[in-house]
Amino acid sequence: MQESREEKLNYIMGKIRPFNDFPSKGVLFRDICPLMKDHKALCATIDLFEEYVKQTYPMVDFIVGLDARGFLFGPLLAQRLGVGFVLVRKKGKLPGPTESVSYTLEYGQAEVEVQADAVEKGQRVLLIDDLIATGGSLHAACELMKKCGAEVLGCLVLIELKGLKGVERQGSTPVFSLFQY
Ligand SMILES: O=P(O)(O)OC[C@H]1O[C@H](OP(=O)(O)OP(=O)(O)O)[C@H](O)[C@@H]1O
Ligand SMILES: Nc1ncnc2[nH]cnc12
Ligand SMILES: [Mg+2]
Repeated sequence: MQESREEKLNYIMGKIRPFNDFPSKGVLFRDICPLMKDHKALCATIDLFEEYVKQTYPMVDFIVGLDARGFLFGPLLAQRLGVGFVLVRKKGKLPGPTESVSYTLEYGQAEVEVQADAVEKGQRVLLIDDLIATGGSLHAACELMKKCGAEVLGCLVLIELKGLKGVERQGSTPVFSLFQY
């Protein structure tokens, strides 16, 4: 029997495990490893993203995933949608000409990179990651895609940490999340 959206959400939620004080004191880490390990939860997760994207963005050209945990969901979703997958990587991992954007972390700087020929001007992309916290990573990746000439339709995440206001940081770019904590 086909499960409802609510049933899928409840099942997936049971596979997200909280860890206190990881990776540093005061952080409540949302661990998705049990979800990845469970075939039913993984399928349900991709089902829910697929359903949303087919209804909302049938014109999407590429799914763009963020290194590293965005790579867990992005290619599975892209395959379901019948589109390609583009990798946004942490600095220094991609060969050939690249474009990059640097951004500020709580302590220090970080940089994300994409291959310069990854997208063509005007191509429509959706970004995907496991989680949005402060929104710094997704914001930098969106800026990177715009720098390459892509049209950013929106962002997809499994988890939104509402208290950190990461969605507000994305300005007018819509962010779709399956769970909000
Ligand atoms: O909204 P933000 O404050 O930018 O935080 C969210 C990001 O932090 C984590 O990535 P991280 O780079 O820590 O680890 P990963 O390499 O395992 O994805 C998470 O996977 C998101 O990408
Ligand atoms: N609380 C959290 N849990 C899992 N991944 C994260 N990335 C940033 N904050 C996180
Ligand atoms: Mg990440």
